[in-house]
Amino acid sequence: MTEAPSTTPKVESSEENSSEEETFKILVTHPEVPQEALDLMSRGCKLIMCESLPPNRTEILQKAKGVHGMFWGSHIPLDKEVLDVAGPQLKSISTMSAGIDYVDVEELKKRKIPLGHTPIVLSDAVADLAMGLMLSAARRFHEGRTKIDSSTWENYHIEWMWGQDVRDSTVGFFGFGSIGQAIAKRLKGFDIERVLYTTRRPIDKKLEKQFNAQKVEFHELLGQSDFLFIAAPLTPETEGIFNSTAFPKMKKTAVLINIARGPIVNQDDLYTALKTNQIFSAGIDVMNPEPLPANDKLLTLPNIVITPHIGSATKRTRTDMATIAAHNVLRGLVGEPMLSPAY
Ligand SMILES: O=C(O)[C@H](O)CO
Repeated sequence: MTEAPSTTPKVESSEENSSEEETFKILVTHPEVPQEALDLMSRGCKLIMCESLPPNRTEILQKAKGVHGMFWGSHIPLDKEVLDVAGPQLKSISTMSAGIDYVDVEELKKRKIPLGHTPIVLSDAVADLAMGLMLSAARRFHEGRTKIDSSTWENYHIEWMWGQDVRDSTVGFFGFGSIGQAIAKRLKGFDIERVLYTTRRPIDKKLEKQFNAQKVEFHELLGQSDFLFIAAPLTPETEGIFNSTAFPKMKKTAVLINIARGPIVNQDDLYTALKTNQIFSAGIDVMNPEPLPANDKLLTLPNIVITPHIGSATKRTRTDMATIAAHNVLRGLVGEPMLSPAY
């Protein structure tokens, strides 16, 4: 999976009779890229490191001029302005993320610049987090903690803090790619009843069989899911699709989990749905905006569990993502197919 390009990256010198071989310059837009990836790229290439934390667009624009490759290590928009500043010699870019909603893909395609990204390798880590969010939202972990903090632990009531059972439930997936399937794999141990899903692209019949999964229409997914995972990319079609029209179609006992992108959910409508018990609870790792301000009204609700976009945040996963992104950039520089091309 992580083979280096077959050719050592070298720029063809533009000056006639130049005795010195120029090396490719790669802009690394994040100062904390794991060393393994930096070591790979610095063999034969010159790295132009950005130093700001959080990563900063101004610094990126200052350093982008004349680079041949970009290791895009943050979710800062990668757009026409960046490409114009870099110049026409730019020939290879990779993000260190699965989602590429912050990249102007059409502009890159127009300029014939290959783009790499890092899906698959993070699916297990994100699926682990999704399971945590599912269980903690279903069994009210956050609310339970606030009961302890406020000395309102009242378990002498038989009906106190009742949650939702996972066993025998119908689990829905809005998006059933690598992350959705990794979640479904984990759910096999939970004795669920069935899996429903919607996707843009049809999935292999063998996979459907493996997960006992059935493709349905969006309204059926909403109406029948006890647990509904959002695991789809953010696109113009998915933006805001979980809104005041969708929530009333869900079960009042439903638990919604979002590990994809915040703007797929209309957050004001989610607030209302939770506040008025249109759905039981939610567990979200992604929101809009990020970082979520500490005074956001979502944080006042007892029935939502929120984590700060940490789906892929383990040492092993982030290191693997960085390594794959580095290989993508290096391969793009020498005109070889990337390990995980975005198109
Ligand atoms: O898209 C992704 O890979 C995650 O959101 C982490 O960046």
